[in-house]
Amino acid sequence: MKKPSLNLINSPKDLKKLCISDLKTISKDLRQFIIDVVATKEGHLGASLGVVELTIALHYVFDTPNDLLIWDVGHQAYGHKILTGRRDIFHTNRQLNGISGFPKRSESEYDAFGVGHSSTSISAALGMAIASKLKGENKHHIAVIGDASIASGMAFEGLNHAGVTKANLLVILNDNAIGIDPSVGALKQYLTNVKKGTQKQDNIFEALNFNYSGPIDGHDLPLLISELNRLKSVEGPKLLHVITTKGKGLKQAEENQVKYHAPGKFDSKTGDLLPQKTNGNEPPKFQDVFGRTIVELAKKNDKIVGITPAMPTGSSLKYMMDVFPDRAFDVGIAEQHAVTLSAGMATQGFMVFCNIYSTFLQRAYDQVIHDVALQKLPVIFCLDRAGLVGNDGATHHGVFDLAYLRCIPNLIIFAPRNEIELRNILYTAQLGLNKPIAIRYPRGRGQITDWQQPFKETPIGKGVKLKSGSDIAVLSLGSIAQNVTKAIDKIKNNEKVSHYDLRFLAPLDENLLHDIFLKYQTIITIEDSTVIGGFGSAISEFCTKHKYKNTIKTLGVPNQFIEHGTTEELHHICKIDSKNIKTLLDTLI
Ligand SMILES: Cc1ncc(C[n+]2csc(CCOP(=O)(O)OP(=O)(O)O)c2C)c(N)n1
Ligand SMILES: CC(=O)[C@@H](O)[C@H](O)COP(=O)(O)O
Ligand SMILES: [Mg+2]
Repeated sequence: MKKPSLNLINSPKDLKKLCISDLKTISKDLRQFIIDVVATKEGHLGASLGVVELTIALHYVFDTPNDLLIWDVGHQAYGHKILTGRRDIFHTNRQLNGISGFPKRSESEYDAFGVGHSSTSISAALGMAIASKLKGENKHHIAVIGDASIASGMAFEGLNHAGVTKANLLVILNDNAIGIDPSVGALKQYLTNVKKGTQKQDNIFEALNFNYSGPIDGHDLPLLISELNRLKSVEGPKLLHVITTKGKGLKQAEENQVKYHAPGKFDSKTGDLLPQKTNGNEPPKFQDVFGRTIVELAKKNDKIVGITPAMPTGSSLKYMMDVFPDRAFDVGIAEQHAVTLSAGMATQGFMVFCNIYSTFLQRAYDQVIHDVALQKLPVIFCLDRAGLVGNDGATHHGVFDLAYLRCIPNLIIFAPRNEIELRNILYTAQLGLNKPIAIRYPRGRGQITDWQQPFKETPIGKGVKLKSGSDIAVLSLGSIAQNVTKAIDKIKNNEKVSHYDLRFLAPLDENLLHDIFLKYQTIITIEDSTVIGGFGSAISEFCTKHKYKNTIKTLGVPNQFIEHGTTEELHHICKIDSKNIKTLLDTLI
């Protein structure tokens, strides 16, 4: 008999040949394999380490891919990828042209549903279960969902529907008591009480007609296997509650679960984070400018409150939560609620800074329109991670916001070019605008180190000229201006090129635009968002409306989903990097 080894597992069929003690060896190997790759290639760590045993048990007991297995969010599915034929390419995870960091239908038949945004798994698995019934197919449908993701409205909607069906649906609640940041809310308290055995009220899942079992130790492989086998013959919707430790098997990841959610590079032996390459004088992240400025403003203005749906660390609202715990709220993965909660507070005279990643605001589109803009409530939306975010890929790029927000009446849309502009617009917004504003800024560092300048009010709807030239006008919006500046600096005849930062997509600076359209025959627009419907479209519409005949070239994210890679690589692919901009300008001069 060959020694069991992860190297021999090319599909779940190979797992099924092993006995349970061999599976324990595989779980050790799998954990180490994930640690070794993520230590150098980066990505999400803690969540996958926590579900190693669960992943093995699921593929051991169920007949995947015939049985349909859905991972909620999917950041915990590295073990699943490795066991389902992607071990040898796992080192390409999240890299350009490599495999995706999330399950993806086009990548593998084992990835039953594409994920990335949370709390979709129950609805998708229920949909599949109902479809199987209609087709007369006998298969299992399994949704694995975390304790933070199950608290989202969409997950509740799925549970609520499933509970009145006879669907063959198994929901596995992977309860590690944390999301990216510690889980929040009454459901978290309920789950804690269930674990401690102090829960007095009825079981919430049983009340929703689910067959509930657990909580069980999610690191006990034999127990998981026997429980999953038992559940195979239980009819209708069922929920298995498993308790796991996020980061299991790597001491630092267990002890510092927030940091090790996605830790960057680390030493795979010791678990220690590798020091960042730094010259000690880097410009700050836009996120830190947001976090530190809002604290500074909140000290003077007691009407300021902050809201984040489950991203306090990522957005840096954490700074305000630490200083003003009563005025800064993490509401959990609840984007829709976050927006309408903000609207409610705004009706009562509060200055609400609602910080949501651009991609996740897609969840709350109706709330932005119906609850905020229609009532002209002056909520201040801070749209973090706008533009191409890099290695998280297509599910996470914040490239649709300009298009989906521009058509909403009453909404001011601003994109700061740098940290000082972000700081000043935050200041301006809390002085009191009579309408809502969306402020979009990218992931990561800006360019200005001495950003803590005295506040200056930003005139609403005013663009600026950054460079004068004679023939061509380049119009950019927000931080992508950097790429334009770099390109212009490298051009020989750069006296022919002007550069304007419009700053506001709404209201557009029409006076400035008239000047530009009258002065330059050729106009180039550039944005780090989809060219359809966004900034370039707005400028083209202005041109048509005023019957100008200028030549307009719109640069931006093309009308296709952009996959993962570094932000620089993706800018290059979309031809909005400085090199491509320079090449274009060279051909036009
Ligand atoms: C709609 C949406 N909002 C926010 C996020 C960001 N996000 C990714 S993972 C995560 C926490 C998930 O926690 P949990 O479900 O408990 O899974 P765990 O990481 O603990 O395994 C969050 C907030 C997301 N992916 N989708
Ligand atoms: C899985 C998920 O949605 C988050 O973990 C996301 O990857 C966070 O992105 P940032 O690293 O940009 O905060
Ligand atoms: Mg969790």
